[in-house]
Amino acid sequence: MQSKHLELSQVGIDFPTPKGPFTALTDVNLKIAKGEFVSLIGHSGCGKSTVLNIVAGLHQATTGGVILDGAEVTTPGPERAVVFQNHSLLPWLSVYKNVELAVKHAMRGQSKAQMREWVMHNLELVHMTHALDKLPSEISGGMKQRVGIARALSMQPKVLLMDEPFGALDALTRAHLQDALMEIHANLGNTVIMITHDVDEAVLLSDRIVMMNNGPAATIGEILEVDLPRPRERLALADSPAYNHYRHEVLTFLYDKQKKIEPVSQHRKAGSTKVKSDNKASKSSDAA
Ligand SMILES: Nc1ncnc2c1ncn2[C@@H]1O[C@H](COP(=O)(O)OP(=O)(O)OP(=O)(O)O)[C@@H](O)[C@H]1O
Repeated sequence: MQSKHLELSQVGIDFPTPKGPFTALTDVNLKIAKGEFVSLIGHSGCGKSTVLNIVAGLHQATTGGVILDGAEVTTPGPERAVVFQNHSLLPWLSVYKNVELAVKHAMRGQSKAQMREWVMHNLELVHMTHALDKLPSEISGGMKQRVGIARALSMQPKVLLMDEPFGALDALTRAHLQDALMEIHANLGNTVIMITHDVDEAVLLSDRIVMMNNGPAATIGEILEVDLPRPRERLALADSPAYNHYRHEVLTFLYDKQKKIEPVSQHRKAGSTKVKSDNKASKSSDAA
């Protein structure tokens, strides 16, 4: 893997609020190698989406910045495709046309036949060629996420940014999509940054897990290298001491931060902080 592919340096952001600037992030430093799969995990409101949005170019950092292959990120761009939790397909377009729309932008000047081939190729990657003419309202949530991933991949992004892409799915569908994502990542080698609240998902998919401290003025707390051989097989890993060690490390970090949320909430009641402290730990016993 090359170094310095994607670099966040001293990233901080202040959001304007009626009560004055709110510092959501401070001093976020992270170097990501080409092809690396990095997960961001941390309690609700710690700033994970804000980090992702800064890399996507949707937010501008107040301090520091992001460099991708030597160029500063200042605006959104097709080399950084985003997949959101709530599938953002255009409801009036079919599965095929939703992907075609992205391909039209990415492949300007190419023939219709080439474009069709590329649309089909990307829908094949996510196993969705059987539903080309269906509208988003006619397919399941998991299928919509598949199409969203195909659409993002069709832009041939250097970096795939995923904000809780499987958060709204049932466990079985989630597992299928995790497997599909591992296969795609193995074949295409995109750099991936994925936000998740699911500890097992983070360990299964990631090369590194970036664990964030609670906000306000959140930053990176610890980074865990997940040195498990690939391809990874979820059933085999369930009994693996190494897998369980990584899982335990992440849970310990999160439970430690969880303990620190309570004083923040009390502080908030006194009206002296603006931190969003609803935490999603209740989602599942092993979720942040
Ligand atoms: N546009 C904004 N204006 C003011 N504050 C904001 C804005 N966007 C985010 N924040 C605040 O910044 C902090 C980080 O928000 P962010 O959405 O990045 O957290 P998160 O870790 O992704 O949360 P979750 O896990 O709940 O999605 C929160 O306190 C949030 O209220």
